[in-house]
Amino acid sequence: MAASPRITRCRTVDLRFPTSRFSIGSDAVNKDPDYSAAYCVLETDSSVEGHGLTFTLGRGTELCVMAIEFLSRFIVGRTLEEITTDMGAFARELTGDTQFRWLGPEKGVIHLAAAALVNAIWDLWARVENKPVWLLLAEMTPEQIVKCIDFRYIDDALSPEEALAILRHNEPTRAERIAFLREKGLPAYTTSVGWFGFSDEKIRRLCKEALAEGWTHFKLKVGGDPADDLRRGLLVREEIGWENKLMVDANQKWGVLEAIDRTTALKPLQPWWMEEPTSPDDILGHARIRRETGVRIAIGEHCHSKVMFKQLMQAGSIDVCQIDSCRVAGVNENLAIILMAAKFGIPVCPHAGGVGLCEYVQHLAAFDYIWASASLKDRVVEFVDHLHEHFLVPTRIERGRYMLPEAAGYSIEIRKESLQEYAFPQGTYWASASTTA
Ligand SMILES: C[C@H](O)[C@@H](O)CC(=O)C(=O)O
Repeated sequence: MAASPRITRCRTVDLRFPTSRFSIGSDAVNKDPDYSAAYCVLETDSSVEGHGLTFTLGRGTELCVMAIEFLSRFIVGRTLEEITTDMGAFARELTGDTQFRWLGPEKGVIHLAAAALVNAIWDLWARVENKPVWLLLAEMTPEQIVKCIDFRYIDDALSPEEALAILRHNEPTRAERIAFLREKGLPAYTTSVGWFGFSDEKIRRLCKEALAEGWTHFKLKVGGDPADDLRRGLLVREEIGWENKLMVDANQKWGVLEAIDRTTALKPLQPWWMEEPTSPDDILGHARIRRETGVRIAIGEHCHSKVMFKQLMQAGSIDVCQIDSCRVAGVNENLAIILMAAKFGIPVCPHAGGVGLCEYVQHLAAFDYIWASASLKDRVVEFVDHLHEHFLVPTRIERGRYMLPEAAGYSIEIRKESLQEYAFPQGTYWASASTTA
C-alpha cells in the first residue's frame, strides 16, 4: 500500500471576483460587494494536493488568509493517515487550542480558517481514495462517521450513542439511496431570480427562464421598503404561481419586533420560509418570531458553530437548518449538525450563496439523505448561478436538481487561470484594474 502523503506546505490565495452588482437586505453588503474567498492548497510529498476555501464577501479576506497560514502549522509536516486516523481529535485540536480559543472560541476568522483547512484535508483524503467526498462518507461505517465528530459541547442534545443509532438504522437501506442520488440527483432551489437591484422586468424574465429550466422553489430577497417587498413578492407569485414554493430572505435586517411585523406583513405571499429575519445570534428572538408569526423560520448561513445550531433546535427557534460548508469548521462539524437536525426532525436545506459553496455543499446534502434523515421531503439545496466557471468540477444542475459529481475530491479546486487572474492584489485582473483606476 502506498505510503500516506505527508503535507509539506500550505499555499494560500486571497481571491476576489468582481461580481455583477447585486445587493442583499443587510446594509453591510449593500455596497457593491465582490464575491471573495480565502483559498488554500495543501501540497504533499506525492502528486496529490488538497484544496479548501472559506467564503467571504469582499472585505477582510486577507484576515482569513492570515488565519489559514497561522493554523496550517497544525497540519504541515503530518501525514494524511496521522490526521484521518482520528478526524474527531484533529477537529478538536484545530478548533480547541487553549490559546486560539481566545480568538473565538469556534467563531470568527479563526473558525473560518479552520473550515478551509478541514475541508482541504477532506479533499486530499477523497483524492487519495479516488472518490468524491460524498461517496467517501457514504462508504464509511457508522463507527467511522461518529469518530469524525467532537461531541464535547453537543452531547446534551446528541450523544455518540444516539448518532450511532441513527446511522445504524439507515445503514441497511443506504445503497438504494446512493443509487437514487446517482440517477435523480438532489432537489434544489434558485436564489438567482430575486436579488435586490433587479428591475421588475429582470425578475419576471428570470422567473420565466427558471420555470422553463424546471425550477419549482424560488427565493426572493426582502428587507427593503415594506410595500415594495410585498409588491415584488406578488410579482414573483404572478410569474411562478401558487403551487410553486416561494421563500423570502431578509439577511438579518430587522430587530425582533420589526421582524415580527415584517414577517407577518409578508404572509400574503405564503412564504415557505422566512430566512434570517434577525441577528443570527438571537436564538430566543427567532423562537419568538416563529411563535408569533407562524411562519417557518430558516437560519444557518451565519451560525458559527454546532453549539449555536444545538440551541436553535432545543429552543424551538428553527424550522429549516441551513448548514454552510465553511461557516462552521468544515465537514466534521457539519456532520454533527446534520445528525442533530435528523434527531430533531428538522430538514436540512443548505446555504450555498457564494464562491464554491454550491460545489461544496452538495456533498453534505448527499450525506444527510444517505445517512442522517434518509429523506428528501421538504429538503432543497440552494443554488446561485455565480462563478462556477472558475472550478475544475463545477456543479451540474439538471431540471432544478444537483447531479452529484463522481470526480475525486471535494469539488473545490479552482482553475489555475482563475487564480492567476483574480488573486488579490497581484492577479492580472486587479493589476489592470488598479492601472486603469
Ligand atoms: C451574499 C451571498 O451571496 C449569499 O450568502 C446571500 C444569501 O444570504 C443566501 O441565502 O444565498
